[in-house]
Amino acid sequence: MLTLSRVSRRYGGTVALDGVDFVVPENTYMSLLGASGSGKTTLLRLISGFEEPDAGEIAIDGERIDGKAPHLRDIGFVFQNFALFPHLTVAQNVAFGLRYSAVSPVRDEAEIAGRTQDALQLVGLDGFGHRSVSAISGGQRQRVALARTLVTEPRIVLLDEPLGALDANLRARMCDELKAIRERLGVSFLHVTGSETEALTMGDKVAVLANGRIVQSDTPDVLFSSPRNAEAARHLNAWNIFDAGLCGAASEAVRLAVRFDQIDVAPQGQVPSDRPHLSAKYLTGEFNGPTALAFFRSKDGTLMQVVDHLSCPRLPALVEGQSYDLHFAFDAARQFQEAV
Ligand SMILES: Nc1ncnc2c1ncn2[C@@H]1O[C@H](COP(=O)(O)OP(=O)(O)OP(=O)(O)O)[C@@H](O)[C@H]1O
Repeated sequence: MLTLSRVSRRYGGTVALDGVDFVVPENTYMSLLGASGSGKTTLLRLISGFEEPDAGEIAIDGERIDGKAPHLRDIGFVFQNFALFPHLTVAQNVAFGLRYSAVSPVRDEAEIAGRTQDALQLVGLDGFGHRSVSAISGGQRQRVALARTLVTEPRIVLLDEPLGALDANLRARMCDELKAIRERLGVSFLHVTGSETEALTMGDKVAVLANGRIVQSDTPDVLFSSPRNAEAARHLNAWNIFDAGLCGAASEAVRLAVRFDQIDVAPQGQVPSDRPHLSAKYLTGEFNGPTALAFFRSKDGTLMQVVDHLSCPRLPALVEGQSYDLHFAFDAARQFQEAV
């Protein structure tokens, strides 16, 4: 189990991490979701030892690792661009970590060959060992990078936007592969991403990092259906967040959040009396295959989104520039006290 307690890091006047408390349990696929600049890379660099925190503690299984040199931490790192050695073969890239380990270099050629073979088999690259890494596909390079990390049997593997360099189809396939490989190994993966879909698909748990703080860490279904605050909700790209005052609610200080799929649209003045509603102008629609998104602008300028599923359509015919009443069930709304 990896534990970060009150970890902070600043660069000059910029606070990159601000008292982060964070746990990656054993045998878990943990996603870390954060926007650009939220501190994701800094967090990985502190865990792996490329940088040290200004304050706080980092421990694995209760043993402090902050202050230790990176190669003594037993942590694997898969970089976004894979960072392979282009002049070496697939097998040589994977074997590199074993041969040149600072702690326990492996000299026995038979052992190196055996462990390299096992690692390549694990990531589905059996038979590719002799190939040059410049003569394989992006997805295969990704797997070589993973095999090179896994062959050293790290206690935890950090993956920095590991799917970012792959095209969309390959990304979906590698999502499944990464999960399966981790399950076979039983080590924890900490997968950093800016994509909410990727974070929710991959993670047994998902932590949301915003402005250098973990704002929520939960299972994907709990996070998605019950974000604890507006910041977490905003990262899921599925919630409209707006002032309660827009639908005539008493307290203007409260923000409401209602999911894109839980808002209905009616011509003005035709909302059932028990449903809160707000007036908004229809801007445009976006067709995405099985779903369609409708965009509205409320009176105070907030952009509102409503999703319609083609198999069960519920939106009326909409005219651009016309105002409608957006309404929802009272218990579909989450209430947040904080200002946004
Ligand atoms: N070496 C540095 N010197 C100064 N500021 C830095 C340095 N590294 C990071 N920062 C700042 O710290 C904050 C967090 O940066 P970090 O790279 O951790 O974010 P990130 O979430 O990984 O972003 P991205 O997804 O864009 O890579 C940012 O405001 C960034 O500008």
